[in-house]
Amino acid sequence: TDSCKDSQNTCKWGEKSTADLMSRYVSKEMGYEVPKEGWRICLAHEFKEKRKPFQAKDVSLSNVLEHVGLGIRYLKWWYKKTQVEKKAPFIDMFRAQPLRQIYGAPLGGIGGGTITRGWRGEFCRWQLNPGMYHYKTVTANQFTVCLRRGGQTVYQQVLSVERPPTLQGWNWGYCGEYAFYHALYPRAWTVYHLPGQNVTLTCRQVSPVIPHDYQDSSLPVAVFVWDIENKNDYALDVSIMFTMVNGSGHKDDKSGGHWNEPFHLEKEGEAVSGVLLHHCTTVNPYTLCIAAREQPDREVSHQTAFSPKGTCSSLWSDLITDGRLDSPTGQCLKTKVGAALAVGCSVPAQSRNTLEFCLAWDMPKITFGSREREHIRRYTRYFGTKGDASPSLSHYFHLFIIEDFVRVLAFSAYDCSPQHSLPSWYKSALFNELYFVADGGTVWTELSEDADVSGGVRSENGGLPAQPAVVKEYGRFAYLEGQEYRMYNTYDVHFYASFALIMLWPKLALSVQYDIAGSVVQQDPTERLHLMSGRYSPVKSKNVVPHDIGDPDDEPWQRVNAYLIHDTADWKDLNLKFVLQVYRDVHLTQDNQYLRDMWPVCQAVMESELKFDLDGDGLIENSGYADQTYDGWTVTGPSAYCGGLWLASLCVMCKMARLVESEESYQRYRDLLDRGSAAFDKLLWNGKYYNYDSSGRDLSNSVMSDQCAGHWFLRASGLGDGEYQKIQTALKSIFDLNVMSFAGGQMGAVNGMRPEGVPDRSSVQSDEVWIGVVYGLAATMIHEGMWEEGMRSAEGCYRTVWERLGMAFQTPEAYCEKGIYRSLAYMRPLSVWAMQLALNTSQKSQTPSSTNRLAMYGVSQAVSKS
Ligand SMILES: CC(C)CCC[C@@H](C)[C@H]1CC[C@H]2[C@@H]3CC=C4C[C@@H](O[C@@H]5O[C@H](CO)[C@@H](O)[C@H](O)[C@H]5O)CC[C@]4(C)[C@H]3CC[C@]12C
Repeated sequence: TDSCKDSQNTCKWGEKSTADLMSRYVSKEMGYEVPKEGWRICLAHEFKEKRKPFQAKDVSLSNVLEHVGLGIRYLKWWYKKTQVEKKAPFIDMFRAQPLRQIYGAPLGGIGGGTITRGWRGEFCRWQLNPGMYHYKTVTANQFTVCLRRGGQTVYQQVLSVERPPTLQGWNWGYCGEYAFYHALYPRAWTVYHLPGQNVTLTCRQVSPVIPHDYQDSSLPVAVFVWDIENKNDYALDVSIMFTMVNGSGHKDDKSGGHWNEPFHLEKEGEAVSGVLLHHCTTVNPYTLCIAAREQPDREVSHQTAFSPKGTCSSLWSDLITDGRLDSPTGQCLKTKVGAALAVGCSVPAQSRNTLEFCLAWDMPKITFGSREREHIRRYTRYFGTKGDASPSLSHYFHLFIIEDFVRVLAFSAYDCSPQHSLPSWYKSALFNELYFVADGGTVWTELSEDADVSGGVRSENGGLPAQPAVVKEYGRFAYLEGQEYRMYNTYDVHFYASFALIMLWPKLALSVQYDIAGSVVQQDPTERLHLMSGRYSPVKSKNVVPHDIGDPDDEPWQRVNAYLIHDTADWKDLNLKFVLQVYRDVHLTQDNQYLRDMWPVCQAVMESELKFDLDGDGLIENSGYADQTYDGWTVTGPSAYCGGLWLASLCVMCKMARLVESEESYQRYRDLLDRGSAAFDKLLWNGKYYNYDSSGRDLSNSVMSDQCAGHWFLRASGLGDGEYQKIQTALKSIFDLNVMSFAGGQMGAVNGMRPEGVPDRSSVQSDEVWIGVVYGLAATMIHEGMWEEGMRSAEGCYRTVWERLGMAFQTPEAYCEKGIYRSLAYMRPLSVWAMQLALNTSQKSQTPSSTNRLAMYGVSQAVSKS
C-alpha cells in the first residue's frame, strides 16, 4: 500500500486521497504484469474540473496598468510575425492551447521526434518536425481486435471508446468501463476486458528511453506487445489489426507524393514485415513504418492502402471474413492513404499468447524553420542517413530485449535502501514527468564537421575546444522550455530541469553546457526592441549566459535568444545558474576536462555578474524590474532568490578555484563570499525567513517559496551540510505559509505568500504555483531532513496536476489556486529528479571522493550498452 496512507486510504497528514480515477472501472480483470506503481485511469473517467489557460482578462487591474506597454508592443510584434512574416510566434498569447484532458505517454526515443498517444488510445500529439507541435487526433489510427471460434468471427471491435462521424463501417464505441490505462513512462499499459467474451487484452507500449544509453535511447521507435488471455474453455483465434494513416492530421497531409509499400526483412534468423508509408514532403521527408515480428504460429497480413474516408467498410470486411488481410503485393500511390497490418495467433482454452507490433519513423535529415542548415539526427549514426532505415529500425527494436533495460530505470528509483518507503504517487511523478525529455520538442543531432561550439574563441586562444569531445561523441541536445513556449534550452528553467539529464544522461547535460558556454563568449550586436521595457538593445551581449539557444522555427544554435520580452543580458540569475550547474556536474561526474574547459567561462560570467553589486558590499542587487526567471515579478535591490544564488555561486567558485589550483581566485571569491554573506543576512534575514527583496516596498517581506534555491544547489553538489539554522527556519516558514496556508495545503507551494497568510497578488506570477519550483523546494527540504514536509509539498502538485486537473503528460509551468493554468507541457517539472538525488544523497552520505557519483546515486551505469 501507499506508504502515506493509513487503512482508511487517508494520508497520514489528514489529506483524503483524490485518486478516484478508477472509480468507473467495473471489471475485476487487472491485466497481465501491469505494475502497481504508476498513473492509472479508467477509460470511462471524466475530469470534473475544467481549467482555462491564463489570458489577458485574468490580469488584475493594477497588473494591467503595469503591463499596458508590453501588451501593446506584443500585439504589434504578434501582428507582424503572424500576418506579415506568416510565422508562428515563439509564445502565442492569443492562441494558448485549450486544455484537452486526454494525453498519455509519448512514443519514440529521445530527439528523433515523438507521437503522443492519449490515455484512451488515440494518436493525438505530433512532433515530427523538430520542436513544432501539431495537436490533432487521427481517427483512423487504431488497434482493432478480431476473435474467431471454430472458423467464425464472433467479435470484432475497434479498441476505442470514440464514436466518430467518419469510418462508419467500423464497430466503434468500446465500453470504457471495462478498460484502464496505466502509465509508468517510458512504458504504458492498456487493459481491455472484452465484455461477454471472457478475454482480456493487455497492450504494453514501450519506448526506448533508457538511462545512460546514448544509442537505443535515440531511436524513433516504439513497440506494442499485446498479451491475450483467454479464460474460456475453448480455443480462440485472435487477430489484432493496427491501422495508420499517412501524416499527422495536418492539412499538408493531402499534398501529393505519398506512397505506401509492403516490406519483409529477414536477418540474423529473425524476420519482420509490415508496410512503409513514405512522406515525400518538400521539408523534412520521412517514412513511417508499421511492422510486426514474424514468429512461429503467428500470421502477419497487410493491406498496403485503404482510404480513410467514407465508411471504409472494405477494410473492416477484409478482416472480419477470416481474421486476416488480403496482403496485396506492389506499391500504392495516393495522397491520403492508410495502411493496415494484422497479426493473428491461436490462444488455447484457459491460456494466453502474445503478439508484437512496432511503429518506427525515419526522418534522418532535418531543417529548422529558417531552412538555412541541414542537421543529421543522432540515430543515423547507427541506421544511416538515406531514409531507408525503418525496416531495420523495427527489426532491431523487436529483437532488442528492451524490458531488461527499462526495468533498470524503474529499479533506479527503488534501489536506494530508503529509510522511508517511497509513496506510490512519487514513483508515478518521478517516471511520468520524464516524458518531457523526449516530448519536449526534443532534438538530438550529430555535431557537423564544420560546427564550432567554441563561439569562435578556440582553446589555443584560451577559449573552448571547437569540437569538444563530449559533443562530438554524444551529439547536440536541445529541448523546449515548453511545448507552448517554443525556445530551446531556456537556461533559467533548465537549471531546475537539468537534474533529470545529469542523473540519467549526464553526457547530454554536459553537451548542453558546452553549447551554452560557446554562446557565452559570442555576441550578436543587432539591436532589437525588447517588449517589456520598450527599449532597443543587442540581441546577445558578450560574456553573459543566453536565455535560450533559439527557436526551432528559426535556426537554433545559430541564432540564440528567441525570447524578446526582456533584455536578459541584465538578468541576475542566468550567469549564476551556469556556474552552479558546472560545479554540480563536476561533483557528480568527476569530469576534470569539463571543469578545465568551463572554469574560464565561469570566471567570465562571474565578472559580468559582479557589475550588479553597485554598492560594493559583496552582494548583487536586482534592478527594479523582473530581471530573473520570475519574469513577471519585479525585484529591487538585494533579494532572497538572486542573492542566495550569488552566494552559492561564490561558494562553488571557491571550490573550483581550489580544484584548478588558483589561490588568487580563491582569495577573491572568498572575500566576496564573506562580505556578501554578512550583507545578505543583514539586509534580508528577518528571523523567520529571507525577505523577498530589500526594496522596502510594502510587499518586500513576502515569503518566496524559491528563496533557498542557491542552498539547494550547494546540497546537490555535496556542500552545505553543516548547521544551517537559518535555512531550516526559512524552510519551516515556507512550509507553514506557502504550502499549508495555501489551498488547504493541497496544491503545493504558492510562489509568494504574505506573512499574514494570504498569497502575494502584487504580480502576475507571485500568486502562481510553479510545479517545477515546488519539486526543487521539496528536494531542498529532503536534503535538510524535512522529508515529510518535502513529500507533502510535492504531493500537492502531483495530485493537482495528474489527478485533479487532468493534465497528465502536459504538466504546465503554473497554476493558480482557482480557474487557470499557464504554459502546458513545460520543462521545469523535470526537477522532480532533484528529489531523487536528495533522497539518494541523504541515504548515502558515505561518498567516495574520486569516483563517478552517479552510480552511487542509484543510477547504475553498469546497464549502459555504450
Ligand atoms: C493591456 C493588457 C490587457 C495587459 C495584458 C498583460 C499581459 C500581456 C501580460 C501580463 C503578464 C505577462 C506574462 C508574464 C510572464 C510571462 C512568461 C514569459 O516566458 C517565460 O516565462 C518563464 C516564467 O514562467 C520564465 O522563467 C522564462 O524564462 C520565460 O521564457 C513569457 C511572457 C509572459 C507570458 C508574459 C506575457 C505578457 C503578460 C501575459
